[in-house]
Amino acid sequence: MAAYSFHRKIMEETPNATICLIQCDPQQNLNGLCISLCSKVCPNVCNTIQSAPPPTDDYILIPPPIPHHSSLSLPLKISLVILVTTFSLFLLYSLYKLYTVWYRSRSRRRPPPPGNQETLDEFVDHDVLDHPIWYIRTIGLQPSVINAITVVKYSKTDGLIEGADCSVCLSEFQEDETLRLLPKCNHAFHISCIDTWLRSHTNCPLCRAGIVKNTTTSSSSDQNLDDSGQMEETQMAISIPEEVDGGQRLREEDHQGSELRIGVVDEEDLNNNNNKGEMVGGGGTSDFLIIRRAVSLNDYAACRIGSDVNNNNYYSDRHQVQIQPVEGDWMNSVKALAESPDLNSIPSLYAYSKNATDSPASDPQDPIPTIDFSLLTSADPDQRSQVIQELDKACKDWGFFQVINHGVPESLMKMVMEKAGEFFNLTGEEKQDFQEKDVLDPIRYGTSFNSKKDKVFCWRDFLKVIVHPEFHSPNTPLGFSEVLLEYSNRTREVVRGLLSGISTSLGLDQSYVEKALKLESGLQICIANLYPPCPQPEVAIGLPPHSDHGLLTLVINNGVSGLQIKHDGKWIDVKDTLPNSFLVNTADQLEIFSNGKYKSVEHRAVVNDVVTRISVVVANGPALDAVVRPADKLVDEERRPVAYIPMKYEEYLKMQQGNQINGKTCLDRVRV
Ligand SMILES: O=C(O)CCC(=O)C(=O)O
Ligand SMILES: [Fe+2]
Repeated sequence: MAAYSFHRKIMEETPNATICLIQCDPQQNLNGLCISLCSKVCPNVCNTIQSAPPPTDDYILIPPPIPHHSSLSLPLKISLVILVTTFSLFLLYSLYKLYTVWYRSRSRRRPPPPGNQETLDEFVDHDVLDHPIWYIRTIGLQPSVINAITVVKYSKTDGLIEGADCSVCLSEFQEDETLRLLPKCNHAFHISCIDTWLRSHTNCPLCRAGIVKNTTTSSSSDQNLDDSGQMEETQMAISIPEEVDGGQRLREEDHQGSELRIGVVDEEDLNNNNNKGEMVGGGGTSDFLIIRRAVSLNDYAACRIGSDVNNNNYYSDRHQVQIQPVEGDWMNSVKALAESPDLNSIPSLYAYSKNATDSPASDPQDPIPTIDFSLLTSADPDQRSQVIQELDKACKDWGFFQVINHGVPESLMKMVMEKAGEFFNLTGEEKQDFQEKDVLDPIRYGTSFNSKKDKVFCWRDFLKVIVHPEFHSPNTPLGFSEVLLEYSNRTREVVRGLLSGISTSLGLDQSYVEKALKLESGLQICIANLYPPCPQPEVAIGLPPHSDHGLLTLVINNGVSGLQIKHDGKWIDVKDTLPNSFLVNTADQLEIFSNGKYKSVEHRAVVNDVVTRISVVVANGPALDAVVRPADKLVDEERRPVAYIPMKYEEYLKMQQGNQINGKTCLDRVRV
C-alpha cells in the first residue's frame, strides 16, 4: 500500500513520468539505461518523452530500489530474474507433485473403514481428472463406470425417453440416435455430451441425481427398488483393490471396451493375490465369487452388484469387489455367460436366495394325473364323462396333468424342439434383431424374465413369439417358421379340446369358455426357454415360482428335467413323464373365470450343472380384448361370492409380463 500511494504521488507531481520497470540511475542515465531523464521527484523513475498513459489504479508497482552498485548489464539482470522465477516455479510444482503422490499412496494404504463403507472415492478417476490445484477440483467417474451406463436408441413414439433434446448441447434428439440413459433419473443425453460431463461430475447435469452414491451399510436390496421396480436410491459399495490378477495392477483405463469381471474376494485372498476360490456357503476355504460384468452391463445392474455385496446374506462384510476384464457379452444372454471359459461360479446378479416356503423338491407321492385326450371326443358317453371327471379332479387337486393321445405328431414336437435349439445357437447379432422392448412385441428374445425389472436374474434365455391370433415367427433358422405355424395350429386344437372339456367339468356348456373368452381370437404365445448348465445350480434359478397368465399352458422339454410344481404346499419334481405327452398347467385366467374353483398352479424351473435344458411352452389365453371375470354360473352370493375383479386380459398380461415374476402376486392384485 505504501508503494502504491507513493507512486500515485509521483504521477500527480510528474504527470508525464512513465513508471517503468527499468531502474533509473542518475549516474548512468546518460549511458542510456533510462529511456530519457531521471525524474526530479524520484531519482528512480524516468521522465518520459512519450505521452504518459492516463493514471489508473493498475499501476505497475515498482520493485523497491536496489543498491546502485551493480556492475551487471541489463540483459544479464533480466536473464537472472527469469532464471530465478523459473526455478522457483519448478520447485513449487515439484513440491506439489510430491505431495499429491504421497497423499494418494497414503489413502490407498488406508484400510477400509469397518462395516463395508467403501467410498465413492474409489470410483472416481483421480488420474484422468487431476486439475491443477489452483482450479476448483472437480472429479468425475471412471470411464468404465461411464461406459456401463445404459445406452438406448431414441424413438419419438416409444415414450421411453422424457424430453426431446439433450440438455447439455441443447440440440434435439434425432430418431434412432444413440443416447445414454442415466440410471436414477432416466434423463437421456447424447453419449459424447454426457460422457464429457461425467468425466468431471458424478451426477445428472439436469436434475443433479447421483449416478453412483456412497452407501450405507444396512439397506436391504429391496430398498433399491420401489414396487414398480424403479431405482429409488442407487447405491454402490464397490472398492477396487489395486493388486489383483496375480499381483498385476489392473487399471480400468487399460481395458476400455473390454468386459469387466467383478469378483468378491477375501481381503486375505487379496493379500495373497489369490483370485480363485468358491462362493460363500459353497463349503470352500476361500470365500470368493467371481462376478462377470460386460461393458454393456447397465448401471442399474452395476449398482445391484454393489448392493448385493452389501445386502446378500451370502456375503460377509469382509468382502470387497474387484473388477477384471473378461470376454463376451453376457448381459443379454446367459448362454453366452455359461459358455465363457473358466466360469466356475455365478455372478451375484444370479444369486437367488430361496425363501422359507421354497423348500427343495421331492418326488411326487401320488402320480401326476394323466388325461387321455382322445377320450374327450370318444363316441362312448361314459368314457367322455369319465375323462371329464378326471379333468375336473386334475384341475382342482393339481392344476397340472400330462396329456396323452393328443394327436400332435411326435416328429412335429421333436422338430419344434430342434428349431428352438437352433434359434438359440444363432449368433448374438442375429438374435439381437429380436431383442425385447415391449411386452407385447410379437417376437421377443431376451434373458431372465424381465431383465429391466428383475432384482435377481434367472438362469434362462427365452424367445417368445405371438403365434395367434396373428402368426409371427423369426425368419431364422431355416424352416422354423413353418414348423412353428404347424405346431401352433395343432396345439391350439388340443387346447380347444381341453377347454371344452373343462367348460363341461365346470358345469357349463361345452362351448361356454370358448365363446365367453373369444377363443377364436385367443392369444397364443410360443415360448422357447433355454437353461444352460450352471456352475452353481443350487444358488441359481431357471425361473422362480410363478403362475402363468393365460388359461392353459402346454409344455414339452428336451428330456432334461427341471420343471417343479407346487402340490399340497410342497414342491415336487416333474419327471418320468410319459413319452410324447404334453405337460399342462392351469393358469391365472382359468382361476379367475372359474371363480377360484380351479387354481392356477405355481411352478418353477431349476437348473443343473451338466446339460442344457430346453423347454417349448405354449401359453394359451383369452382374446386380448376379452374382459375376464368369474362366470356367472360359478358365482353364488352366499357360498361362492365373486372372488376376482374383472380385467381385460391385455391389461393383466402387461401387468404380469411388465414386472418381476413372483409367485401369484399378480393374481393377488385382482382378488376381491
Ligand atoms: O421350462 C419349463 O419347464 C417351464 C417354463 C415356464 O414355466 C414358463 O415359461 O412359464
Ligand atoms: Fe410358467
